[in-house]
Amino acid sequence: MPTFDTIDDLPADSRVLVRLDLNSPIENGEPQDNRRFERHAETVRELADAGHRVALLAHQGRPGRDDFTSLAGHAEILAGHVGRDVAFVADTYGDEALAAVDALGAGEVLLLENTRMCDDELPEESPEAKAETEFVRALAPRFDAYVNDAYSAAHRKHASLVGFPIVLPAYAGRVMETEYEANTAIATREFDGPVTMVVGGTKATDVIGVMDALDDRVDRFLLGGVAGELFLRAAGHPVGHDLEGMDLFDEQWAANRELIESVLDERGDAIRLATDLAYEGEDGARAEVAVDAIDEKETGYLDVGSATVADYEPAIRESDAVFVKGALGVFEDERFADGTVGVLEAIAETDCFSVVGGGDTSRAIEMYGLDEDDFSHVSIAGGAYIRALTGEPLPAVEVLTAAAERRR
Ligand SMILES: Nc1ncnc2c1ncn2[C@@H]1O[C@H](COP(=O)(O)OP(=O)(O)OP(=O)(O)O)[C@@H](O)[C@H]1O
Ligand SMILES: O=C(O)[C@H](O)COP(=O)(O)O
Repeated sequence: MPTFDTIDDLPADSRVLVRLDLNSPIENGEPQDNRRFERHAETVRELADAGHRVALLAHQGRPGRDDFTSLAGHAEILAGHVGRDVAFVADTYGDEALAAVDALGAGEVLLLENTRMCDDELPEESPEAKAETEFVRALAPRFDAYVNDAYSAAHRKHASLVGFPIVLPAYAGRVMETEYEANTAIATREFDGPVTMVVGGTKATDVIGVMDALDDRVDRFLLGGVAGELFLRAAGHPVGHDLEGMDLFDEQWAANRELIESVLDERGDAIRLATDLAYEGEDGARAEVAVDAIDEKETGYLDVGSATVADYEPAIRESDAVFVKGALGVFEDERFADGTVGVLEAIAETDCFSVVGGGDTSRAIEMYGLDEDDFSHVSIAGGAYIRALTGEPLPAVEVLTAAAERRR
């Protein structure tokens, strides 16, 4: 269990600086509403309802990228979920920001500007070095406490994530608490029956690392997506054809070939590969082919086939725990959603402990009308989920733990 303190331990009437992760898809310059707003709103509402003065920090995109924008639109979306006004100031720690922070009344909420617009934020440095930045030195004295709710950014050593717990009493928000507990369950919980991991998506390098690291905790891996095709390739099938303009297979194959071959060699009995694959037929409709019948690498496959889904479903039904990382196909296109949705439906119908991770994959849940309550946990984290699964430490969690230990 985490050893950090939570907002249950926060002294009454605090001035709190709260780090959220509202990093979202941006369309036509506007942030798109998503699970992150809904989840963080619970922490913000709880703090405001308790009468604390609440200033929020968050980031969006990275300098130089199209999704690097102001947080003005984020404040509006968040306010809708919190059910209270969320004021916004286009400044992070300058005079305007400090004046707005000082003017906060009990139960009021203010969002400060994108942390990544400040030079002090991004360079990855030690928490002690970050605590010395002007960013932290300017804001910290205005607050009684710091709350980190940004589990999904906890793998970054940025000022707003690791600097404040060095100089302020620090607590975990509700999202931090629940994400931490569910995502580390694979390493920390004992399950009575088989533990299954569904592995797919496009980031094959990441998930193959997870498979390697979780070797002894997982009884069987069900593969699909790009990673699945790379394993099929290692098993001698000519699949993993990059469609024009895509570079998903050959590069990741070159980077991971040895690891894939050794994982397949050592854990082949635990790894289930697709027996059929789906592709776009000549008439534009979904078509399927048995993997054994593929003799040339010339078709881009976009989903696992129906025989594979029929093979994976019972494996899920008899599991005690199922962890999902990555989609089994291009589910955004209804023709290629069967693999991802079939597996999610099987998980939803059983009462196993289940965690669905990855921003893209979890989107399939609402797209196809599944009920989030049928899963134990739907994670809003990408990179941090991967690191939690591989047992890698998360710097922003470590500083919360250290801050709690200092107080004991
Ligand atoms: N065979 C395939 N070819 C191309 N894309 C695929 C294939 N199978 C799955 N995908 C894509 O994988 C994406 C999900 O993969 P990704 O690795 O990004 O996973 P995620 O864990 O959900 O996301 P993130 O880590 O970004 O939060 C989906 O958007 C889907 O379209
Ligand atoms: O959206 C995310 O996964 C986190 O906010 C981390 O964002 P980053 O990968 O740009 O640091």
